[in-house]
Amino acid sequence: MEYSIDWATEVWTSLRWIAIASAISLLGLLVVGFFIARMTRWGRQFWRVNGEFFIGKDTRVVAWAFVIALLVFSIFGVRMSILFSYWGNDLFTALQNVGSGLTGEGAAGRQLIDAGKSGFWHSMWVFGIIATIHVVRTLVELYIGAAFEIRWRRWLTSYATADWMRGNAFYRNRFVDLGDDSKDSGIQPGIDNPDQRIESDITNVAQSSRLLLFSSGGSSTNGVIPALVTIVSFSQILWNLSGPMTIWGVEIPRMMVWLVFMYVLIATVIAFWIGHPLIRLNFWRERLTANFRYALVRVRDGAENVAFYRGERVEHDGLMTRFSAVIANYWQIVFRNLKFVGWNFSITQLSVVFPYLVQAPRFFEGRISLGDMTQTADAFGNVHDALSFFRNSYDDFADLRASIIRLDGLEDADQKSRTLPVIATTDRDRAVRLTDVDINTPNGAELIRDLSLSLDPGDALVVKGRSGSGKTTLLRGLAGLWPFVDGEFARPAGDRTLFLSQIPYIPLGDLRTAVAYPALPDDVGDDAIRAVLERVFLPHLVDRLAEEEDWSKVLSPGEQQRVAFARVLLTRPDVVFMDEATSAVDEGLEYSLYTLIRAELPDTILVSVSHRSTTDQHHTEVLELTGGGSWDLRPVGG
Ligand SMILES: Nc1ncnc2c1ncn2[C@@H]1O[C@H](COP(=O)(O)OP(=O)(O)OP(=O)(O)O)[C@@H](O)[C@H]1O
Repeated sequence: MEYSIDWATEVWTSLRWIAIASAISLLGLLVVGFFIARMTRWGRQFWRVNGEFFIGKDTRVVAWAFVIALLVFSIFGVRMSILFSYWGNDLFTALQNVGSGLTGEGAAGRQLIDAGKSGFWHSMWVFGIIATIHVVRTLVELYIGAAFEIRWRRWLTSYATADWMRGNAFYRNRFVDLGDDSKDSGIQPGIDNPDQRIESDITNVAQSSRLLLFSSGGSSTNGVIPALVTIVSFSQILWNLSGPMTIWGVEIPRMMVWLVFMYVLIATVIAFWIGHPLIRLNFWRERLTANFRYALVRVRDGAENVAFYRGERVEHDGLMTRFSAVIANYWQIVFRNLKFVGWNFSITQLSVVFPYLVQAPRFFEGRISLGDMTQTADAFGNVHDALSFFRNSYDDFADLRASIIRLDGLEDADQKSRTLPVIATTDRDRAVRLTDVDINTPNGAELIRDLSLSLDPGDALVVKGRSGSGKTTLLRGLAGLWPFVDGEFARPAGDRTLFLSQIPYIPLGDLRTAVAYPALPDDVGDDAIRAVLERVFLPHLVDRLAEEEDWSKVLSPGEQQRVAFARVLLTRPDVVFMDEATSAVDEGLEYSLYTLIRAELPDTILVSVSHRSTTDQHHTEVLELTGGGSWDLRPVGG
């Protein structure tokens, strides 16, 4: 029996084919990718978020090695489908031979049966070999794909987190005006849910990009590259198998090829038209679910307060309002999907019988064999599936697109927040100088105007003023957080200047991490931590350093404020700014803590914000904010 291809030399033919197709595809990927990254909005956004992974010095070799490996394996997958299609042709031709032989006469009939039988067993052997290769190829591809995705995700998470942290962007991006994107987020005026962008959107970008570009193991038509290669190679097979067709008296050659392209093109245009709103709906799904989750976390964080207030009803209503928005959006997605899937599914169903309908007349006339007929259907199916990949995956593209928009939005907000004004800060040895410092509210109201002062080692300044006069905001401005500032600020560099906020921040983890913050516990050492806990009147905690608790919930506010003093003693800064650092302890303890600080760190410049007159005695000067931008600086007791 004559086989459809020469199986004996197929290894070399296939290897050459894979090499050539891979080279062409890589070139195509680079050229098309370059233009998409330059010309389209989503391409530019994608490149802005991910570009560094593919061109950065540390990652590019590994990244491109993975891309090339996945590309080669995707094309290898397409080659396997081609081999399966020829194998199918041989199998059915062999069976047809046996069938004809059984109905035939004499020696010719027996010859046909023998040829058919040997063809059948040959097909079984061929199948055994190519199926084994197919399984191994699929597993290796799965592994490479997962490894690539993990690396990409790890890199992107680290990159986006570092970008978010740089220049206090995670704080200052709340002041960035993002136009429409930030409206209605329901949480804060700046960027919404950065946590979710960093966690789930990054996962989605790494995963979907890989799955949409390359095959993912199994079917070879589920990625852009294998889809395109499949279209080209199976169109060629279809080309050879298809005959002319006469429509309205005009004979059109190779009609099957034109038919499949036309069929899918029309179906795709309509599918895109139906599916387009999914991009926006997916974008909103991410935002609304994140809002809902954030509201749940808020209740968890504020559990004690909510319980004291008996605020369950308000919380429940608030949660349900957010949840209703999630569900409303979900229904919109469901209805859109019903139309989208309904259309795609109908088109796919129709495509099952389409090639048989077209080829049947030629088969009935005996111009093609049963093998040719089934291979036509197979090739049509492959071209159809590959072409339809774009139409069927439109919702995945929409999902990816939404995640890219959200990640790009985060990067945009981070960058913009770094361009916001910050007080002109210079490094200076062991002294503090403020020159013409202005502090305003976001609405433009003046809190402090033209503040100039100078502090030398050992000086201590207490900042006073009525509530809302701008005491905390002054510290925010000096720490480089508040963007509505002007003036100059000179102070000792880096962590020689320490800012302590009103409510001490307690990180997750064990107690030693909480006390050593912002230093690492290993840099400080347990002995030093124990000693300092004794000195700030927390002796009952010295044996609990290794305990993992939510320490911000376990320690009382007064204990947390003592932890803040412990940090000052550990860090031994040249300057420390403290915002109502003793508001939660009694006056006796306040006296002891300040006395301790002055005794242990006599040269440290101390700036305290305080409402209490009892703190005055530990300071040398008073800065009183008197409202409307004016202020008064005088010695203590003056
Ligand atoms: N993010 C913000 N957006 C708008 N206004 C703000 C913002 N943060 C603070 N303000 C306003 O700036 C003013 C100064 O606030 P600030 O917290 O500095 O006051 P304070 O003197 O420290 O008050 P208190 O003694 O009550 O702690 C207040 O009127 C406050 O409402």
